[in-house]
Amino acid sequence: MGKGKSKVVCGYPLSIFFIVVNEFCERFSYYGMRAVLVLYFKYFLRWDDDLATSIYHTFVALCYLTPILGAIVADSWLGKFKTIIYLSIVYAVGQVAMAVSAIHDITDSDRDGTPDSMTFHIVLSMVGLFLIALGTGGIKPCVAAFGGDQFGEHQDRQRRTFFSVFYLCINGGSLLSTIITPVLRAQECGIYSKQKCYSLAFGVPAALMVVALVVFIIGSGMYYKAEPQGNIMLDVCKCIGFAIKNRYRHRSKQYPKRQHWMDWAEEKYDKLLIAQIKMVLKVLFLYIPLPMFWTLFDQKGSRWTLQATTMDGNFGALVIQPDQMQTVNPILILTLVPIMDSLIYPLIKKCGLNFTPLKRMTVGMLLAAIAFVCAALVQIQIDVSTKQLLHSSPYILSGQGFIYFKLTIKGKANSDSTTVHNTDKATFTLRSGSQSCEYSTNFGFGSSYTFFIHSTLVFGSNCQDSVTAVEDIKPNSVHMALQIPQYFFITAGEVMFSVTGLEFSYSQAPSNMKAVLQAGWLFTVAIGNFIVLIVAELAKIPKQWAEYVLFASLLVAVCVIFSIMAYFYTYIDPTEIEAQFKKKINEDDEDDKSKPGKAEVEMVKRDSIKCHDEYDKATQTKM
Ligand SMILES: C[C@H](N)C(=O)N[C@@H](CCCCN)C(=O)O
Repeated sequence: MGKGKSKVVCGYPLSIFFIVVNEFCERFSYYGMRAVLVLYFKYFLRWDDDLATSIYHTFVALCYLTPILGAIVADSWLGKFKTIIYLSIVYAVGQVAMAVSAIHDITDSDRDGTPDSMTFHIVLSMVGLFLIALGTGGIKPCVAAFGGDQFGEHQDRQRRTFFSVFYLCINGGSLLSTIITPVLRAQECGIYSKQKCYSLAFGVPAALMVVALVVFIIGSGMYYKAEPQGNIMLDVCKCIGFAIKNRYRHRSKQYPKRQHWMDWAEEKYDKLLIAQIKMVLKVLFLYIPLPMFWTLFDQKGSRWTLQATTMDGNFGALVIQPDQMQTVNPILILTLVPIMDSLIYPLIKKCGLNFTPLKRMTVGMLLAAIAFVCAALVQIQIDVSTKQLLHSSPYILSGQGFIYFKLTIKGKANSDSTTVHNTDKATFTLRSGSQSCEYSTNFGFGSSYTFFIHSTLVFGSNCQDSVTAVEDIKPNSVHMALQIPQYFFITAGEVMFSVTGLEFSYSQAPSNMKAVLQAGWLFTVAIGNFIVLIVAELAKIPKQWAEYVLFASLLVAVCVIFSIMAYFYTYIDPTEIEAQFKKKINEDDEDDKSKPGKAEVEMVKRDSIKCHDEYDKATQTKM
């Protein structure tokens, strides 16, 4: 039985349907906006590549810092339900601000197609991004934990399936949006002049966020809404602070040691709270090496997309744009999660292997490192092909008798002006007054040509003979399909690391600190993104393949540390521990009534030992 007033369908509370649909729409909104963000910075706000990349990663990092705020608000004040509603409104306003900021006509008073007051667009989009980061980050720990809350204590299996379906919805939303928004962006729209339609590419995600909010509200009568349990974060900080202070005050050898340094808070704080903090600290300690995984993972949207711009995206009937390669990730997730859940994990279990969550996460890290080795190999291929092309640089035409123009062929993602959007034959019309003639030639991705038009050109005659195309840069010769192995490994790593980690965080958290641990988990993503900024700024490695190898090596080193830490981790059942503590407290109350006075002191000591024993008993399973 679920916990809310919701009907139960096939063993699942109906309320979770609204939660997963909400997540689908919200992730559509988030990833759809994010897919075109770098290009918006570059082509609309006219920032250079470095600034665009830095602001992009800062935004992503901010999105994963704000979950702490959301968790505090939810756990100590509003509860998860209200926090999700209020912050979703903030989020939707942010998305609308982004869409408005991308309407060039607003400040295009001279109607030449470019905004006249860039400050207006920059300020509005930064405000929009800030609100989005606040909204998406704020609700992130609440939605997953709120979903988990809908299940009863004996619904572990259903809860696990819920987290898998939840992850599928994240990726379903991400998949659709990363296909759709680049297409919307490539449309032309405007009142005075037609420009790339970033406003539509941001507008549709804004609409989806409103849908997410409405769906969540519709389910409101069915949810189990746990009451906020006070400012738990503050209590935790005070309790830890007191334990440290008290330990320091009693540092002399005359005071007997205690089992755990948190036990120095016993003079002032509830034993249950201390036990809960111990559980949280154990998991948080384990989180320390995790940011490195995200450092690699989140470079799909930056480094790998930039790598794709130097590759050939011609898949025959389909021409893939560099930013669209990111869709490989959600496609693989949607395929791999069911395969892992229904085939691989049960098979491993049948073989008698205990593939615990922490072992899965370790393997996930290794797979991500392999992905970066693949990326390095692809990069070497690209570098070799570029070198060869430079050496085979074509002849140069010079002298009188020519007029010339230059044309660069790039993927759609890079192109806003003089660009041909396909890799096939393109036709130009040369005009002089009412006379014209046509010239056609073949192009390839990434190539650059200078066209020399002979001054002897006679309109009406064959234009083809009067134009000479000189290839300055040959087309990209390394195919984008070569990125698929790196996407495969990073995604397989994600399934093992991220899907497992999400559930691990929930299962190991005490009942009143679930959102706190979710926020801690997401905080590792923020740190991971800051590491990208730091390494990119500080290391300044001239060879891209070497940077990929550096990241892969760092992750392997971190992975070794994590596996050692994981080996010493003991799994707990927070519900069982909490129940034992509560039972004991009740028994104490009963006993206290009958045995007043001196006996109390003895009893507290005994109870303390007994509680520790119970805690130890409940934490037996190792990695
Ligand atoms: C779309 C991606 N495969 C995914 O599942 N993302 C998750 C986890 C993201 C963690 C760091 N970027 C999501 O919740 O969006």
